[in-house]
Amino acid sequence: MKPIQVGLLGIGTVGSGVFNVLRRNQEEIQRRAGRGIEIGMVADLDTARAQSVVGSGVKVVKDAREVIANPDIDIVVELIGGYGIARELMLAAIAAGKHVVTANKALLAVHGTEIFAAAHQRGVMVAFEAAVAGGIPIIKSLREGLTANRIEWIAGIINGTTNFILSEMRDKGLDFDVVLKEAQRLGYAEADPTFDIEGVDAAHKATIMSAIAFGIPVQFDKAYVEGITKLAAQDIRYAEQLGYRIKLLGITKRATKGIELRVHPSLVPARRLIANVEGAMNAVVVQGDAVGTTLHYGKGAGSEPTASAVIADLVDITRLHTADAAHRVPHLAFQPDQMSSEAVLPMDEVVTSYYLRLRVADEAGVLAKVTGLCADAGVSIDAVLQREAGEGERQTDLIILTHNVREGTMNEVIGRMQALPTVLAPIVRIRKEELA
Ligand SMILES: NC(=O)C1=CN([C@@H]2O[C@H](COP(=O)(O)OP(=O)(O)OC[C@H]3O[C@@H](n4cnc5c(N)ncnc54)[C@H](O)[C@@H]3O)[C@@H](O)[C@H]2O)C=CC1
Ligand SMILES: N[C@@H](CC=O)C(=O)O
Ligand code: NA
Repeated sequence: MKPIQVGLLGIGTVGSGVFNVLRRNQEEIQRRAGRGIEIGMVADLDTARAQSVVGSGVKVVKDAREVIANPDIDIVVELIGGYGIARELMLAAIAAGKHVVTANKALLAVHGTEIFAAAHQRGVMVAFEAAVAGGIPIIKSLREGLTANRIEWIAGIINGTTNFILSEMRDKGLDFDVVLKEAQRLGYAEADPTFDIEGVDAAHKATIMSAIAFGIPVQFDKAYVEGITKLAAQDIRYAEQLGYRIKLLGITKRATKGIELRVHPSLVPARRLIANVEGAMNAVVVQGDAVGTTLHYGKGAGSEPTASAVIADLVDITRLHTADAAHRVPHLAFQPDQMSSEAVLPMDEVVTSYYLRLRVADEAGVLAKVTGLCADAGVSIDAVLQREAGEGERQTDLIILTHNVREGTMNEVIGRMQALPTVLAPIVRIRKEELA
């Protein structure tokens, strides 16, 4: 049988990985897919660079629409990125009856509802394993391997760039900007790295996982997003002293009144496996009612790890190419007419625990006032750490770990603490997840 024909839109970091891995493992992939998979045409704005990657045997064009219009192309792989031209091209490919594979989490988290509906209507597949946690097969695990479960929560380190920055800062004492540049050099960072460091990329991925786990539409606009740019090195140190690590987590959870969807730095007990995930590695913890806790670990970014996921999707589509659309695995795991309207919770309603760092005057009664405000509001304290003031120093740090409390209540208490004359600087607040 003639190899299935793939058209590649964008051959940068991930695209070149796809080309190289497909070529290197061609024979083995064909044995698994039951049919050859061939890149028949490539589009990239930089045609000279693209041609140098693929050699003279593959046609390279500048205009991606030429690939979509080619009747010989069965599957279009979108590896350009962004919400703009990528959306137009993906919708055009779907309209042309092509299956689509993408690594573009930004596009799916924001425009997924439109894209999946178009694909459903046209009877084609949109596959996106590479969009969440790169090479880790988390989409397949959630949608297929864990399908028996009522998913309770998912928490993950799902941005390699920020985890790499936090690890290098802690272990090597390097500056934020230096490590970010290195992450860019290694091909981990997004075209606009503020997406990484401000938590947006992780929120895109958490949004996609929340849809698959809970059968809700993708709703990036409802996600709470906080990155690592405001994290201070001293909080990383205090957290260590208290037996915790700080990680940027993407969390989605089934709560009593709705679905939590949030990304922010979190304290995680140092004894948990996920607290020890370092560098650009990703890890996703999934809690299902039947299976219990599962941990999915691997490379979440980079050329070939991401290509591994793109090619897995190509193999799936090749196998299913001729199957009846109604029997395919639904895009978001639940049948389109079975989606739930359960609401994503406003952040004030989220219940979690907190690390607070207060810069306080080193005088009698401060601790009592601060803990008194907690007690008045029913905020239960788990641990308190007060740094001994140095010789002649008139202020010090007071660290408080709380038990679970509503975020809205915590915010009110922080507001009251902040108003105390003995609290001398803005209070630092980091959420804390026990993950068990
Ligand atoms: N780099 C990584 O580790 C990962 C990236 N992703 C996602 O994969 C996608 C691609 O990322 P990278 O390969 O890192 O980006 P990249 O910037 O290395 O590659 C993008 C390529 O698209 C080309 N391009 C731009 N506009 C185009 C257009 N209109 N027509 C044709 N080609 C065009 C560029 O010339 C470039 O070669 C993004 O959606 C990204 O978020 C997902 C997981 C990991
Ligand atoms: N910029 C992303 C790339 C993979 O999705 C990351 O750092 O994780
Ligand atoms: Na993945």
